[in-house]
Amino acid sequence: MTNAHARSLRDTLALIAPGTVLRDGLERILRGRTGAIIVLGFDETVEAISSGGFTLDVELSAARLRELSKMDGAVVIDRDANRIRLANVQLMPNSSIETSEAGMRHRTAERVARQTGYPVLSVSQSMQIISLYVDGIRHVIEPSEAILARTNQALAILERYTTRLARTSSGLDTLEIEDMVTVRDVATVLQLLEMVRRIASDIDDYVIELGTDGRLLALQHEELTRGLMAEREFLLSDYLPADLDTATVDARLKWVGAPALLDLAMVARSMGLGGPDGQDLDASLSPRGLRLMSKIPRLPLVTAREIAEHWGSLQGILGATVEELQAVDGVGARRARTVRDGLSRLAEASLIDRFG
Ligand SMILES: Nc1ncnc2c1ncn2[C@@H]1O[C@H](COP(=O)(O)OP(=O)(O)OP(=O)(O)O)[C@@H](O)[C@H]1O
Repeated sequence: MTNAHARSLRDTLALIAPGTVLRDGLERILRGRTGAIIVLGFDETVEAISSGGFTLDVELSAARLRELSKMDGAVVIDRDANRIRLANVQLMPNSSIETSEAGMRHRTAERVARQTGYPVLSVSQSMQIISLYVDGIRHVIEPSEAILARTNQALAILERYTTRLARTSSGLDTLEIEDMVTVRDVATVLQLLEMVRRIASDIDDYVIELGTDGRLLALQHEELTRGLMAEREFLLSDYLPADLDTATVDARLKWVGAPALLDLAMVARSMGLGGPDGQDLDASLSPRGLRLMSKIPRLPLVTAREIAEHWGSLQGILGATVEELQAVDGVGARRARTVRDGLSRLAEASLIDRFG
């Protein structure tokens, strides 16, 4: 059963992440070697399945949560985790609701979560484990050290991929300038961008779960992935066939599993390149020019877009004079020079890269 006020797993993890009052309370319960069952939401449904205990309306604090959990039964707090509403209550959820758990505490927690739609936490006294029941699943709240280790591992992989991506992307710059791009080159960059996006999304989840314990990792993560979404947008804007938009490519890639993502033809096909099955990886392509112009310092994106749209091909832009560039709406003498010099510098840099 769902409830309009229910929270997603992600939101709930943020609510109980290290650094929050609720997490502090849970840690105290664990340290005190008692158990607990805590409902994160209070409404008529919760009231109707609660029996005994007492009604409260006090601010949530870690110490209070710990004290109230010493008593038998469950504690109910409001959905924003600000106030404690019931304590010492026996929960009587519908016993026909399926539960895969053993032990009354966990069976009850799972059923209450399903029946009310609110997340329910249980702290097992015998196993010293915090479980969260939300969205129809059980999520074990791990100690920060375990999540930190996993995040560090993921960051190391992310770093390897971003380094490879930077190399491959600058290789594509050279090929673009020399007009030698093939489907394979473009698909390789998109493949790496997609891998990076997936690892980054895992790390996002870990960072939420880590709360204040993950601050430094969040900064490192931000630094590694900065600008990558823009890079992806420019790549797609340069190479997608006219009848395909970015959202369609995103939706297609979402369904590509990790092993299939290693297949370049699959990536090419998602972009509508390389023929109907994406197999023609050696077919030539010509970029529209936005991707390369986005690497010119101090060139506003709107101007780069105007120019790319006007010429429709990077080769056309590379061959344009300052005067011709000025003919584009919104491009004055200064901007035209910026583009000209910027492109010359990029061309020079890629030649040095190749022959220097
Ligand atoms: N329906 C319920 N409503 C509120 N609290 C409950 C309910 N069922 C169990 N509990 C709480 O859980 C405590 C432990 O119950 P029980 O030993 O049956 O569960 P358990 O799942 O084996 O627990 P644990 O894993 O903590 O050892 C009870 O003393 C009570 O405080």
